[in-house]
Amino acid sequence: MDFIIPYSQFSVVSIILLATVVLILYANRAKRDTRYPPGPRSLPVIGNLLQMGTKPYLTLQKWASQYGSIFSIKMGSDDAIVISDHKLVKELFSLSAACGKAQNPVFTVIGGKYGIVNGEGNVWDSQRRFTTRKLKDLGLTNSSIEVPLLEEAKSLLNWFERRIKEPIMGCNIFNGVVVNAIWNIVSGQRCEWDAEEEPELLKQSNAVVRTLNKTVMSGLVFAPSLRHLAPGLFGWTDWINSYSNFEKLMDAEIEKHSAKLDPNNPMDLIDHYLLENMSTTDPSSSFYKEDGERSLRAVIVELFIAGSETVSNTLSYAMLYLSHFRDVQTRMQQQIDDVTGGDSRLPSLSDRPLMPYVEAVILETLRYSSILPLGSPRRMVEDLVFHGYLFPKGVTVIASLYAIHHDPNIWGNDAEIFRPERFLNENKTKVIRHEALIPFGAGKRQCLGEPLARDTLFIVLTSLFQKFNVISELDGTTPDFTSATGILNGPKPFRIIMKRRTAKCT
Ligand code: HEM
Repeated sequence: MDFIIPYSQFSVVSIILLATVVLILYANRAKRDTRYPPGPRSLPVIGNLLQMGTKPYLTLQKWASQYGSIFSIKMGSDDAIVISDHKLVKELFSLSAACGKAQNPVFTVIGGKYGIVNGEGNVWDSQRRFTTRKLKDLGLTNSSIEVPLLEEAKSLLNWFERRIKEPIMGCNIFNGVVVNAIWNIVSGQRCEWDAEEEPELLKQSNAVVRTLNKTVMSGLVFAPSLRHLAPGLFGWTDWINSYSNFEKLMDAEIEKHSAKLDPNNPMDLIDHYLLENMSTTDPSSSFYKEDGERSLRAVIVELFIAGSETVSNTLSYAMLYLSHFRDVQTRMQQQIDDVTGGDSRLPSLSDRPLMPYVEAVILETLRYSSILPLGSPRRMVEDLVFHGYLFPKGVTVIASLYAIHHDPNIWGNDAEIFRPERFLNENKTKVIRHEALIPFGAGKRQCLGEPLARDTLFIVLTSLFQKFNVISELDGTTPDFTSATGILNGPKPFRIIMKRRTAKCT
């Protein structure tokens, strides 16, 4: 007799078989090394997804008080370890063993194995070194970035001038300025972000970040296998499409640069990169031939993804906080006036050491908003026993930056209050750098765009508050400071009214 299972029974059998495999895998988890960090119970396939809620960073903050500074979770069927102590994050992230990147399929779309954000080993090392060096040469860490930043600040002031006294949205107003700061370094150009029709560069880069955020809101990041089940529903399809469109835009720019490249006079990051690729003869190098082309494209796209909405959202948060905390705004304006002599000239980067209160406002904004609440997840590239816990090779490691930045044991009982003075010495003349403030991550993979981010925040905020008072449309009521969460925290929609300052500190 033939052994044939009827179709209806076949599906029952396959479900039972699948369930058995899942249960065996799940049971094996319980047999894990006793040094593996403790954590909440999870479900097969989806892990801790259902417990994460709409704000995973708050859930992880709560679990830290339950399980300690080092605990484990399940992201789908993958293991992850969460660290909620700044000293431990700094120590671990400076080790080569923790220098890998989490291979979450949602994130590895970015640059694949070619760029910096997801690159590992030699590729990551060589691409990061080259890009950091070139960004520095192109003015990231010296004052030549100031010229394009001031140009952007001026166009922003004109934009506000045209909208004086009318309520405007406080979110997304800085995207053009920030994208241009990066575009200038990458391609030596700027786009007309305030033109009637939104430039393609802005449209596409916004779409990339928006669709990436959607994959977090849908839970895809915490259970990536859902992309096979319903790619459209969980935002996977939109994310892949917008990423590929942005890549095409960058390819077109690279082609234009290749056509007019002057080897004796490289003007921008793309030019420098093309020259490096052309001069590379070592086939094992990430700059060699096709690998070089892929790396160039990956790095450029990454700079936009990593650098645009991070800075733009931080600026939006600053507007939200300062439009509400008017005393902070006035104190900041007083200092800007004192240093620049009212509005006789625009502020410059060299004013920064003379404006400790402004600097403290920026630091407090970075702490309070914690726009990357879970940093950028790492991956262990080898087994490590760290403070008594086993961090197995391959496990994802998450730095719970939000929990660190809001920990009352570190910041005191007013951790949930916006108070820039916490970053000033007693007579408020000097900025105190707090070792637990790590919005740019830590160790070997610490953010390479930090100098550009800090310069942009300083120039935009000082130029703006020198000229305008910013008032919350709902003056007198407490706005909603909680975040509309994605990969990046960003403020919920809010409206502000700009008023021209007519006299000092009014
Ligand atoms: C307020 C603004 C920003 C914040 C809060 C921020 C934060 C971060 C964080 C937390 C990381 C992960 C670091 C780690 O693994 O320890 C990171 C990585 C990175 N950031 Fe930023 N970032 C900002 C702006 C920028 C800008 C403006 C750029 C470039 C134009 C940039 C480019 C990068 C790159 C390429 C990486 C990957 C570094 C690597 O893996 O080696 N970021 N950033």
